[in-house]
Amino acid sequence: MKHSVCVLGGGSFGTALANIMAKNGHQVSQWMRNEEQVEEINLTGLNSRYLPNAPLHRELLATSNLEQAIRDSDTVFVSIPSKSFEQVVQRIEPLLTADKILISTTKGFNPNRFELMSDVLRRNPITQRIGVLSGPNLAKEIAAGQMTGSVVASSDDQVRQRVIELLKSPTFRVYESKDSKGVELAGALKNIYAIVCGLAKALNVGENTMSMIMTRSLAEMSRFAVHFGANPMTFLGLAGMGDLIATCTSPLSRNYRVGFAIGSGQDLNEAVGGIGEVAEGVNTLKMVVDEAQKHGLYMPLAKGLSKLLFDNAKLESLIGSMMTGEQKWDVEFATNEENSNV
Ligand SMILES: NC(=O)C1=CN([C@@H]2O[C@H](COP(=O)(O)OP(=O)(O)OC[C@H]3O[C@@H](n4cnc5c(N)ncnc54)[C@H](O)[C@@H]3O)[C@@H](O)[C@H]2O)C=CC1
Ligand SMILES: O=C(CO)COP(=O)(O)O
Repeated sequence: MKHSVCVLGGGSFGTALANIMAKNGHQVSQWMRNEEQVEEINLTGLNSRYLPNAPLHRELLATSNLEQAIRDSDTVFVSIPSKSFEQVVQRIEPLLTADKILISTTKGFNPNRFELMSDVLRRNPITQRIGVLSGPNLAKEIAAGQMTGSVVASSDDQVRQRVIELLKSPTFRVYESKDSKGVELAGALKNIYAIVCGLAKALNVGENTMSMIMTRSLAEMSRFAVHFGANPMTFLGLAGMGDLIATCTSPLSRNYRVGFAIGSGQDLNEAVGGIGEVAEGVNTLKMVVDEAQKHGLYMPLAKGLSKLLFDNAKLESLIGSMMTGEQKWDVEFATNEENSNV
């Protein structure tokens, strides 16, 4: 069945997803603020600022008419950075109907209060057909046709099936999860550790250290997420380990590049300014460290990075806090019996 879809956001990920769905034969409107960008995409089939090397499907329609894009769609993907997510969702609320499906692809927290993007979506009184999409999904690689796996999480089977129907292609495979909390938290939290890994890479640490940092990152992520209701097993999947590997090892990751720039001597403003795209990990770091403090959650890597970025602490404090913090179980979600034997 062919669907009418709206993608909110003219950035790299929104464009990559819109292009897959247009290639799959669905009617796709990609809404963006910038009129010149709309004109460029419709006239040239290119989004030169975000995906300059990805010719877009000729049926992909860019538009700045939000009302029309939402009204004509049965499915809405929100690919707006977390800092603006709430304000955009408030604009579309009067345009929603009970049958519409809403999918967040945004990996971050609402900067206005500690909540995830799906929480923002759930506040609308019209439709609760809501899902989240996450996983190792570097937009430029998707646009280049690299084989990619993603995970759609929703308690609603029809929502999961709709996303699979829209996005499944020879190079884009969509897996399912019912653990929305875990999938969404994994996607947001991994950006913190992408900054840590970019920073470590700039310091030429070896593969042993990188592997230790990534493994302990997964431990911190899942410790935080389980406290807020996630299934720890989710972190063994695409949204957890998968996205952590992709984002912590690739210069295509904006968060990794922020970390690398800082490790190369730039301050935070220079590093973020030099990227020219969103780096969700900076806001996520602030909010997660605050919440971890409130709830007594042990997150030495996140705390050390926060001191480095926001309190001018020395780099050694970050590596040091990981190496000298209180010794923790290697895997802490085994049963007590298994732990006692480890
Ligand atoms: N780029 C990637 O590889 C992936 C990104 N994501 C997530 O997708 C979300 C969107 O990221 P990208 O598309 O990569 O960001 P981007 O930085 O490439 O583009 C952001 C887009 O949002 C638009 N925007 C910002 N504020 C707006 C507002 N108030 N109203 C309307 N439009 C606004 C910008 O104009 C821009 O077109 C982020 O949360 C990111 O973590 C998820 C998976 C992969
Ligand atoms: O989430 C992403 C890949 O899965 C993109 O990561 P960055 O936002 O760090 O570029």
